[in-house]
Amino acid sequence: MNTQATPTAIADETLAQPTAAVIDGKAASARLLEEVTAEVASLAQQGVIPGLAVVLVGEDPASQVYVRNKLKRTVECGMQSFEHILPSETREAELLALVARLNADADVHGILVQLPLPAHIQEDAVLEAIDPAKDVDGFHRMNVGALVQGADALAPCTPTGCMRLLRDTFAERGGDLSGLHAVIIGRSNIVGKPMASLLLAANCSVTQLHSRSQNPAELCRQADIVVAAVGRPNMIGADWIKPGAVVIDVGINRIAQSAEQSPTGKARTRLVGDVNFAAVSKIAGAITPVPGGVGPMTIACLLANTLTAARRQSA
Ligand SMILES: Nc1nc(=O)c2c([nH]1)NC[C@@H]1CN(c3ccc(C(=O)N[C@@H](CCC(=O)O)C(=O)O)cc3)C=[N+]21
Repeated sequence: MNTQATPTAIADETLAQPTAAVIDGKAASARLLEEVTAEVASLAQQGVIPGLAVVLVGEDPASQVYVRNKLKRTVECGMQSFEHILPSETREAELLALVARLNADADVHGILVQLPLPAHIQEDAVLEAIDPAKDVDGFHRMNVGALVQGADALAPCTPTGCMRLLRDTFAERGGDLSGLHAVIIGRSNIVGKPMASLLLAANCSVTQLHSRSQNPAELCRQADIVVAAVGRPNMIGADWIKPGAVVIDVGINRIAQSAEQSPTGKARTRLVGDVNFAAVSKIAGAITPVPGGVGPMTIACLLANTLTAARRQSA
């Protein structure tokens, strides 16, 4: 902002504008996918085509959209994709039998079972049945333990994507994450907890906030880095953010959109994050948008994990 030549002349205008840099997750994911594509091509010359199996149980429309996007990107990268869409009444035993077949299939290097599963299926039984070497989600206990210990493991895709965005953002400013205070809002197994392990490995001081935390906004205001992963639309307001902090918004919330707001003029839904973007972008140093932030990075990291798994299995 101090690069502005005539600050006095534009003061009123800049007050109304977002001051934060908007972190472009689409561009970052395109760069990562380009790297993955090149490496898939070189692995293919050795006769190995990385294969990703995606298993979806039930007909949840949002899940179907993610699965379709994953398949599209998988093929674009030159990988093989194996799609298994099972009815919502599928028995746990049938799903476990499918996982066992995928574990034994040498053409399948990565297995993703889309969560959440229907209530009658025990999620951990399924996750623990996946061969840890093929667990590209990083949800198996073996990989969770390795991550906590700082060992080389397949790490969950969304937190890995957040780390890439953070590293790029600080690298652009000529720095790194070491010694910075990171506040994570949320303690889920798929985002909050692995995020803490990754930030710690990057030498951050890590604070984890959750639904029982006292004075969360006050604690969050001490953060250089904020990672919001709660699943509550627009929960994080400007009063949670220290000026200049880097804000990563993991939330993907579908909320009703009135007909007037909709580009098509029809009442529909729109995606918003856990962070109130309009308010926070006036105070943060950098912020990810929703959509176009963390989401695309998740898919790119899934394919990067699949490449890693394929390399290890064919070494
Ligand atoms: N075993 C498992 N692993 C997962 O990684 C997993 C899962 N289950 N269950 C569901 C969630 C959700 N998820 C998303 C990935 C990409 C976008 C994404 O690319 N979103 C786009 C927009 C998509 C849209 O417009 O709907 C964006 O944020 O720009 C979103 C959501 C992975 N998940």
